[in-house]
Amino acid sequence: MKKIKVLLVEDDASIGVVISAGLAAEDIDVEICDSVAMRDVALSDDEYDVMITDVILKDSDGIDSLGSVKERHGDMPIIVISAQNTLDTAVRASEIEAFEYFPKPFDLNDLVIAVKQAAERRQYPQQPERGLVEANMPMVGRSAAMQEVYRMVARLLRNDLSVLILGESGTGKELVAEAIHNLGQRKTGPFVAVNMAAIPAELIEAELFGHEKGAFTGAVGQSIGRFEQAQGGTLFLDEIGDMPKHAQTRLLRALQSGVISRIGGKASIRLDVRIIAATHQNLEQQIAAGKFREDLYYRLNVVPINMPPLRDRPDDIGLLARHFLQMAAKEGLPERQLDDSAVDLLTRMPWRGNVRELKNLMYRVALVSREDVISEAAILQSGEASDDVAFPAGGCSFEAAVSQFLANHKNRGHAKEKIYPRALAAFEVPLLKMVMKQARGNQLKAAALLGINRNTLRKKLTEYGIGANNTG
Ligand SMILES: Nc1ncnc2c1ncn2[C@@H]1O[C@H](COP(=O)(O)OP(=O)(O)OP(=O)(O)O)[C@@H](O)[C@H]1O
Repeated sequence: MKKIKVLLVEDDASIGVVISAGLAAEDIDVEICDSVAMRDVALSDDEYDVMITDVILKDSDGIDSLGSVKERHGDMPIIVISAQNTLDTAVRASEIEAFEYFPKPFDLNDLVIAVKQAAERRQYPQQPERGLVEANMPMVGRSAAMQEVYRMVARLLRNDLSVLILGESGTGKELVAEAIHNLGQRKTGPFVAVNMAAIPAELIEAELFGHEKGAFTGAVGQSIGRFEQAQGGTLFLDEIGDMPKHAQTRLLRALQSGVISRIGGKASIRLDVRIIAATHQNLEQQIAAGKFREDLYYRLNVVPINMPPLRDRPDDIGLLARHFLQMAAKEGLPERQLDDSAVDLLTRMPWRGNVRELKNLMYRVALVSREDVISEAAILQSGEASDDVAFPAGGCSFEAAVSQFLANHKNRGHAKEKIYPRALAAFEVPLLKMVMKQARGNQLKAAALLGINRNTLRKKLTEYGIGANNTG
């Protein structure tokens, strides 16, 4: 078989060396260029099976400058690698129909696999679909976990696959659904969101599928359901885990057949709707408990996206906090800055309500702060810093945690006699979580590690709402 030939456009010499060594080890030929100008010379001299390109190059932008390359070498697969790890870069990569997009740092093995697949695709090309998207990026965050989310979003823009977005409340599930719609090929159609938890069980079917006049008591006129409203666009089924079983059956039938009829109606209505569902619940547990249909789960879960909790991506917290202060200022609240002590405190908080909680806090602080530059003290005074002591993934000393706890309480003016029991509880929670994690969720082992009996441990876990899944 002919050797694969790769053109690598990368101006960071050390990365260039690592990638070419990795490819050479797989018997792949690599030519390295460190600028757009050199790339164009190489392409006019020779043919390549695959091109790997960085985005920010010393003379130009590796994506913006691709116009003539696409014209002349339209069938050469392009793999984009970038340290600009935003949704914007992922989407730009998708706009030029990049074969793959890898935010740095990435796993070299993944790149090698992608190069081989890309070379194969070149041999057996498929018709590419065109779909220009506007760069209008609503999502903030550069953590590795969010980059994975952006990559998934970018992959979903030129198809209509069903998506299931999983994650705790307030992690941005709806925002991701909107991004998939607004940046994707259905963006000129409607985006219709329905929250299953907000509609009484007996009304859900009528809400989704509509009804004819007189279909049931109270159906005084005809009503167009959400499915029909979403024709040509996207239907976002939020809190799908709360959908009652009877409605699940009807939903499954609709998804399987691609047609619906209004309640009490005879006509079949063909659907042209992309389905995105979301839930904070563990659907596998719901299935085991007989509350969720397994066949519906598989129908919805074609592509899962896992939204990381905010506490697992502390590096995003400062970025998001500043983003929300800017948003608040645009909406007429006073302009505020954050100092380092504030970012430090925010990074240590547990964020059970995730990004939504952070957003609310920043709006409130922007409103009530007496200073333009918000410090740790201003946040504590806003009364929102949690009782909990957070030991973030990066670690924080016991002393720092104790002073954070005491500072919280001083500023909140709690009666002195209440502080000690609160402190015990506040430190017991991270202790229990840590030990449970060490014991890999095994209560017997955790109890043995702590030298208490299992019932005592179990009582405490229940009291603090600590389960197998939130020991992080
Ligand atoms: N990465 C992000 N960048 C900017 N804003 C964000 C981000 N993630 C979430 N938000 C904002 O946080 C709030 C909560 O997000 P969203 O409603 O999408 O969460 P959710 O996971 O759907 O919550 P729920 O499960 O409670 O419905 C929204 O105002 C959203 O705009």
